Amino acid sequence: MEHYPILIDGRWISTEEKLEVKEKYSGKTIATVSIASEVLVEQAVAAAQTAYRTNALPPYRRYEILKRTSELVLANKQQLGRLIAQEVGKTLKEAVVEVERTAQTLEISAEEAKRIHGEGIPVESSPGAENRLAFTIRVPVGVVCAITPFNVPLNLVAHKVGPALAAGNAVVLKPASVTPLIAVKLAQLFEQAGLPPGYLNLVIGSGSSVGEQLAQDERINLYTFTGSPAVGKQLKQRTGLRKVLLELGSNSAVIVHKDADVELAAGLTVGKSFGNAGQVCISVQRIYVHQDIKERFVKAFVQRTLALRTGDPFDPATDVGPMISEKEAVRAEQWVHEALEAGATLECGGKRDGALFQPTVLSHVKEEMKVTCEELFAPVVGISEYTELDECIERINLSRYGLQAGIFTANLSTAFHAARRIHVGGLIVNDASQFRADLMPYGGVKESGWGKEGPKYAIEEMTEERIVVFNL
Ligand SMILES: NC(=O)C1=CN([C@@H]2O[C@H](COP(=O)(O)OP(=O)(O)OC[C@H]3O[C@@H](n4cnc5c(N)ncnc54)[C@H](OP(=O)(O)O)[C@@H]3O)[C@@H](O)[C@H]2O)C=CC1
Ligand SMILES: O=C(O)[C@H](O)COP(=O)(O)O
Repeated sequence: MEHYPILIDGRWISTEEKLEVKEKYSGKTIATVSIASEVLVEQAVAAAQTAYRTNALPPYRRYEILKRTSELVLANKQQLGRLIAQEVGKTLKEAVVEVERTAQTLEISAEEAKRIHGEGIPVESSPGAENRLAFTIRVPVGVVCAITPFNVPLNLVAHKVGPALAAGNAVVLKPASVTPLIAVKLAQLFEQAGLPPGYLNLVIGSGSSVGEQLAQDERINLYTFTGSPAVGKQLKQRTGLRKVLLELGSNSAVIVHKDADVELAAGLTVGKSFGNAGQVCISVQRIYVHQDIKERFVKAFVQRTLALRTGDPFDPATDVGPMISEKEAVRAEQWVHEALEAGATLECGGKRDGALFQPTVLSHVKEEMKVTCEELFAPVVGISEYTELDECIERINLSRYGLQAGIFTANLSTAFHAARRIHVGGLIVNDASQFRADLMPYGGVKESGWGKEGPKYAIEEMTEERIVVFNL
């Protein structure tokens, strides 16, 4: 069985303590991976600090390395896609798209490495400062710690490591314990692309040991975290005054207004409700349909949902693979049962077989049900109706979360009204909440987090602005 080592200061290290990684569909162990001891985690941070302090890479070199890594990712598309499909359980089709998007994220990061700049500041216009000249420069923060989740284990790593390196930082990466293999592969490609030792260090181990140790290491200047709100909050508490970027959960909403194209709305929303078995932070969870079109919409939505096939991620006919674990599928099933007991209607789905959970549509859901107010992270959607748009927006804004939302409407003023009123990081008009182009600013408000991703915006977060004033 293949063994995956960890990477510290350019050395690939195999440790005594190992973690078994399972294929999520079959449950078979597919590889083992080395767990980093406390001493090795300490060395990883030291290596990043030394690399950053002693061996500054010029922007053009960062561009070359990131661009080359992007090319290598594409050249290995099928192999990387297969590994993602195995360790996450998402379909091979979805996994290959993730690899293609990773190449994009790295390429955009490469380009942005050449565009980091400050601005001239007209201090001479202040009385008494007539003979001064000033400008700002952006400098790397230093050591960046990236902690990533299981659901998008390659592209979300690229969204952290790409901008961090582009900005001139050194990185310590800790991927999710259930999906660590693809991160090892990416680190190998960075090495192949010429990244010098110490710039990317990869440590694997549980959040409660390796994650906690990293959170308390004062040599780390910035944390970039994607994961659950509970862990995000804990990380923020542990890290004091140091900078923390948080991409957390959500229960994304979509409005289908009375003037919407119902078929278009149903078609696009189904695709974005059940992808990766609903385990996407901007996956559609709540659909608010205007009462005038509710019946038509539910019919069209359910019809399309029933056409989806659940099963083996490697079967080209499969649309929805297993969830990350049976435990998570059981949780989703319980939440669905609770909703049904509290008065929701099961339109389709609701059945579970191990970690496989059938795409499920509920109607007549209420705001206080877990399937509505908590983050579901499962292939389950709840539909409710509204009469007045403002009342619907108020209901959406009741959520603790605010990552992205969608609205289907034929009216520009309605779309603008929603864009101003819905409290989220992004509003998608005439598409569902789950739209992300890798270059756009991406991130939430409220308990969905703090700070933006998208290479240009992440680089701003991962650099410090410094003013330089000349007395001429
Ligand atoms: N806003 C966004 O862009 C996205 C948000 N998410 C959110 O991520 C969640 C699902 O991912 P999941 O992996 O289950 O999330 P978790 O929060 O459980 O884990 C995320 C990462 O944090 C680590 N971790 C766990 N505990 C600690 C700790 N005490 N200190 C430091 N690190 C720790 C985990 O390690 P280990 O695996 O070892 O436990 C893992 O690497 C959902 O809530 C989802 O919405 C997902 C994708 C995108
Ligand atoms: O954070 C996530 O879950 C994803 O980045 C957002 O969704 P997508 O990458 O699948 O578009």
